Amino acid sequence: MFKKALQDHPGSGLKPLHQTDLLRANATAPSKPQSQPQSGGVKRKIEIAGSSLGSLHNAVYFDENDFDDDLDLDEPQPLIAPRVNGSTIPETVTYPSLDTSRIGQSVYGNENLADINYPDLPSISQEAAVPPSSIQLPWSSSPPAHFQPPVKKPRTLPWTKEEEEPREDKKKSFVTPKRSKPAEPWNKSESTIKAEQKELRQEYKKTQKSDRKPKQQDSKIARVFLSDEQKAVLDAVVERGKSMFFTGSAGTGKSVLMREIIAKLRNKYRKEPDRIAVTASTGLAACNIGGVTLHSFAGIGLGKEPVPELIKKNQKARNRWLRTKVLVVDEVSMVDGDLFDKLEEIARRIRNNGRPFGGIQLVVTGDFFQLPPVPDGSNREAKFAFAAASWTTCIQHTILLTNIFRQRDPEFANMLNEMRLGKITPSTIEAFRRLSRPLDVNDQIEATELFPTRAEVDGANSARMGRLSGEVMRFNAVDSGTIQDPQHRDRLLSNCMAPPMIQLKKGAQVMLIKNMEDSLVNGSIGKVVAFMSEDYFDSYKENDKNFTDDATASDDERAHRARKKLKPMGYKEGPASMARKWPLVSFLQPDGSERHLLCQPETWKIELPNGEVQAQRQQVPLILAWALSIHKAQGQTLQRVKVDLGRVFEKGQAYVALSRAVSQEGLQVTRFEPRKVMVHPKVVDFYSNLVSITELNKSKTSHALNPDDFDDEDF
Ligand SMILES: Nc1ncnc2c1ncn2[C@@H]1O[C@H](COP(=O)(O)OP(=O)(O)OP(=O)(O)O)[C@@H](O)[C@H]1O
Ligand SMILES: [Mg+2]
Repeated sequence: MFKKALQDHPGSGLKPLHQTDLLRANATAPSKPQSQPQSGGVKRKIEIAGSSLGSLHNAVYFDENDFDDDLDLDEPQPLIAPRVNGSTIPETVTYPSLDTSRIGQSVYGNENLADINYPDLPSISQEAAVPPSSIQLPWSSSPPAHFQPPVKKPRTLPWTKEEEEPREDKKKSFVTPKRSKPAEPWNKSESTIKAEQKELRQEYKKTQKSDRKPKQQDSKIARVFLSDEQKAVLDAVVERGKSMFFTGSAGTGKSVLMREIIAKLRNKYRKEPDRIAVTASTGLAACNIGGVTLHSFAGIGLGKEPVPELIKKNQKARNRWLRTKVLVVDEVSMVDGDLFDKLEEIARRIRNNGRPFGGIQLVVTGDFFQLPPVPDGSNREAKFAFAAASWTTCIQHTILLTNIFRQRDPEFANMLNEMRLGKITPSTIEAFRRLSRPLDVNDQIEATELFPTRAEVDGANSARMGRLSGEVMRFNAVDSGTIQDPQHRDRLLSNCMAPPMIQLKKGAQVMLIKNMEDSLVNGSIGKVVAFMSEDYFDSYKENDKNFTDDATASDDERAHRARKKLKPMGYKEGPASMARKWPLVSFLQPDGSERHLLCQPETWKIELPNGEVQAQRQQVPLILAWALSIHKAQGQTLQRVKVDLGRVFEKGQAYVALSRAVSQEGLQVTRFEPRKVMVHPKVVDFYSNLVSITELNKSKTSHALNPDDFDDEDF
């Protein structure tokens, strides 16, 4: 099957999968965990470039509610379907073959019916002998549905259904609007005709509106084909129910793979959605995958107390622990090791099951070379999750993804990899130093500057806003949900990228924080070029192509030009021009071209599996983007980035910041100093104990990785 996957996927760089782990986890002995994974073979020698700037920890930028106490959250399950940037085509699903040739055939006129032995029946009158074909025969045991004509619509995959069906219906409702039996035209009263015209106008308007805005979420997002190593992990998790940790450099597609795994798991457990708990270490990371924080899921508040107290703390969470079959944890590098052990014990105790994590399947991802756990205020050194006593017993397989997608330039990818490991060669140092020059761009989009602290980000963005002339437009979020306590709701919603209020001006540089279309995704950077109502936008878009393309024209000139053009076409200044105005943003595309989008409010939801929306925020999907915190940038892919390494103080920060860039051309680095590239020695140790599948294969008989490599007997 793996070989077939190789054939099917020629473009995926047919590199061997680097499966590392191969630690033999004792699936039934949770009480004897190992503190370090065993080495399975060849070790990489990695030098450490470190420095003790840890005293600056307290200033590290995190959203204050990232580790919130969410005692009332009833269910672990969130939100939005996990279809965001770069979602992938689900693998083909083969349904059992079905002989459809006879479905819906009339019970009469079918020669094969002669072969059927009917039961003895009471005689039927001549009149009743030829009923309409849709009438159920009195002696038939078939339900009426069997006499309906065949359903011509092809079967759709469950995860595409939700998105596709409503659109179809919408179109249909325009083509054939629901109406009572048409009267003869000459028989209609004037008011009936007027009502019909109004209905048609409304239908038309509705259709126009639905075409106007790119359908949000992932239906239009370019599908990504998983690489072979990604597919192997997907298969092991979804089909074989393995507990896995998959890791790899920045840009190796961990998040893309995780989204696909979640989609597949949700489909697998579609009848019992609360069997999957989707969580992440921070609120921001959780929001990005449509989940909740690990703390919220576990119902443990800050999790400082001993386990028995934590169990008592939130009885509502008991049910969640009991129901969960799969626990997904994203951005695990920021999960504290002691917390991991506590959760493991809580799971075992509540579920009264002695297996690791009480028998829950773990699906964990992250890169320990990126941001570490947040210090808890005590002087205790951060403890990584892999250092948890129960880590090796809970994680059956560790997979190292090696195919880097974000940086296509191998030279740049290699520079970043050296930085990740803290082993930077003189030529790489030189190459990074050469990147101190300003970026050579011929449009108005500047590089987004990444800072470690929130104060620096706010300062830089407000300074740039202050330099712009023009009216400030303020956009307040509309929050709602079943949670009535405003503080609790705010706490939940603080995990959204969308702020409660954003002020914008024409010329402001912004980042899109929702996936809209394949080239307008979370992370796209653009400039606000105007503010206008939806109707106005439609009218000018249709009639004046140059309206937004002329970069030299002032906004007033553009608006004036558009009005002049629209007037003869019947456009009237009226209520429409009084309507709410939204930011029109010109976004930079990866190919260098521009695209305009009228950014109207989008919705972020915290939704329970039963469909109850606990908290919801509607806001324009934009944040200011001259500057961004490294924390918020984690996980993003950015075309133009500027980083001042003189400011970074935390291990992993420099690597996270620089690895957001897709190319050297789009990266400016100032004050590059090798000592600023800090790597935690324990992380180096952990990764050096991982053995690639290539090395493993060399030591065993040579064979390509196949799904059987994940069978239990290997461990
Ligand atoms: N199989 C794939 N084919 C093509 N592009 C891919 C594939 N997987 C991921 N990508 C692209 O590579 C980029 C990085 O992917 P992703 O964000 O998932 O990486 P990551 O490992 O999570 O990185 P980070 O550690 O920085 O969060 C994205 O632009 C994504 O669309
Ligand atoms: Mg990621």
